[in-house]
Amino acid sequence: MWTLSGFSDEISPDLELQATTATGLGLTHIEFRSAWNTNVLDLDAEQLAEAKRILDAHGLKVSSIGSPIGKIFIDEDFGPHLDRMRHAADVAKHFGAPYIRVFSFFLRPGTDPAEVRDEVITRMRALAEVATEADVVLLHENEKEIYGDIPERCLDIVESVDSPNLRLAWDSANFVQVGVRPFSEGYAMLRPHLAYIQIKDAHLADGQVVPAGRGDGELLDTVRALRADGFDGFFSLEPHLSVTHSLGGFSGPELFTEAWQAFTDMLKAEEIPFA
Ligand SMILES: O=C(O)c1ccc(O)c(O)c1
Repeated sequence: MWTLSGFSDEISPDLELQATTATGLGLTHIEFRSAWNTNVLDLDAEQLAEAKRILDAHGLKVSSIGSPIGKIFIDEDFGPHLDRMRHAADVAKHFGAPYIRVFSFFLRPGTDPAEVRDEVITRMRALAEVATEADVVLLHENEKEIYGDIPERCLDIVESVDSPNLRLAWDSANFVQVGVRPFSEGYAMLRPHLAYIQIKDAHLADGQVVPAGRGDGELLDTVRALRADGFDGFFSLEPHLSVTHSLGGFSGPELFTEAWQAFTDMLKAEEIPFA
């Protein structure tokens, strides 16, 4: 059974409204990125307890911590970031989340990815070791302006680190925004390592983010192939329909609902059951 989740902070900064909107759409899980305009890794102990209380009251589980780990420049100090990774593992435990979404470090403009490749792999391996100790699984999300932006570099990371605690999240829109046709150019290569799918689409011509199926993200081909080869995991709505920035996006309840509608219409047309 495919399970829907979503970046509910795109609904509202108010966690109570995030939860009521998510459950109103039938979601059983959210991907926790922020609440009360505070990143999930910056919530204090009291806020974390309150967040857990709200989610429990609505019967919502956390599919993944939508962390910003790996969204620092590759030449920035790694020590404090590794401590933040340890905190992320504690936060995942707190919410009972099986996954933590991470990135593979911003490159300074003009940097040849090959120059920083070894440092990226060293750091990703260190992050994966923290995950192994904490018994959580990291999901590397492909993203613009980081090392792992195109399928070949995502594959390099996951194969080089070679840990069961580092797998891949797939973001079609982010691939489109770096000029990649996700299904045609990335699916076969990355499928063995895919554990989690972000639902976001975009136009190749200008990178504009659009609801699932309306852009060049080849979502329909991807969905059909995932069903055909037995994928069984989370699909996380990340609409980015109103505002988008380097650490997230915003949609509001109506546009979040529109994104949910577009994707669930696709699943229904394909007769794919989901929860
Ligand atoms: O959660 C984030 O940090 C984030 C920001 C921008 C994106 O395009 C994205 O996919 C994720």
